[in-house]
Amino acid sequence: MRQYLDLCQRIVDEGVWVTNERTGKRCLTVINADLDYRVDLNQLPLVTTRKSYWKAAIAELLGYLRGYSSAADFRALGAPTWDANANENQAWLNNPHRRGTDDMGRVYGVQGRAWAKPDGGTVDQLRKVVDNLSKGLDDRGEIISFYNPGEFDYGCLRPCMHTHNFSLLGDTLYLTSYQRSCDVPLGLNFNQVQVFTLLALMAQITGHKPGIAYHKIVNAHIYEDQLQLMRDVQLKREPFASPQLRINPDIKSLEDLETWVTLDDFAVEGYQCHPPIQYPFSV
Ligand SMILES: Nc1nc(=O)c2c([nH]1)NC[C@@H]1CN(c3ccc(C(=O)N[C@@H](CCC(=O)O)C(=O)O)cc3)CN21
Ligand SMILES: O=c1ccn([C@H]2C[C@H](O)[C@@H](COP(=O)(O)O)O2)c(=O)[nH]1
Repeated sequence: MRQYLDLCQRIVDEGVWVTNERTGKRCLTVINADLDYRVDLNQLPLVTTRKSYWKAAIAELLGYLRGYSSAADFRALGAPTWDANANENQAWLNNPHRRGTDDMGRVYGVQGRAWAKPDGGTVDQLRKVVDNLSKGLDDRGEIISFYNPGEFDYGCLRPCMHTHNFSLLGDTLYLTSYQRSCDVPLGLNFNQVQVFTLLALMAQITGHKPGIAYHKIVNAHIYEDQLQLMRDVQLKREPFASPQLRINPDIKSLEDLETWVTLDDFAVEGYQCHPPIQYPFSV
């Protein structure tokens, strides 16, 4: 939590105003932030200085792992977070590749599970990484990349967290995740939980101990309409201790994640937080 608040404070103190063409808003921006999460100690980096909707964050992650491309599927899992990008963004609504209501196109999990090959086939990047790690193998390329510039036109948004790189050292699994663009008040609140949970889940299904998750962010910003709430409300609050994440130990494979797992298989213990803050969302 300290790392999160330090980054927020750094943006407030040192951020530079940048006008963003896509949203038409100005963002207070810093470049480069390195966060790390102690998955080995089960210190869940959940924001405590406002109420955090961690279930929606895990639902989003599950949807990515399943390769979902419809905001309706995300909603059904418990994450309404893609509704706006799928249905309210004019550029995407005008895009001839959009296949009707709720379609997100070839984003995130679609690339992770079905990256298109020139011969018409697909690559399941996640399956390969799970299979290798389960055999105790790290070929120094255990990478899942969602970043496919050849298909940006086929999706509603370019991936923000775009690469997850796993590493095995002995029986301990590490994760380094890369994010190109980060809405610190809203997105990062979710992304921290997702990076943590991704390492915890992958360690569990491949039979390893989780180590540390490293989260590397390039452009970290606060939108102009979020600044006052961050500076004058959230940053005035004292954080509470980190809670712990409990994952159903019966989750043992990628198939389990793809078929029966729901949000009931996750619990957060010891979460003490300040009251909610509703930050504006930019489409
Ligand atoms: N501008 C922007 N920021 C983002 O963080 C973001 C996008 N766009 N587009 C794609 C996804 C969607 N994500 C989202 C979308 C909405 C919330 C959100 O509204 N969160 C609220 C309430 C969540 C709930 O009730 O479940 C929050 O207070 O955290 C968070 C992340 C993260 N991403
Ligand atoms: O997981 C996510 C997804 C999105 N975001 C934020 C970062 C930006 O504010 C927008 C995306 O806009 P771009 O113009 O494509 O950069 O969404 C996030 O923080 N986390």
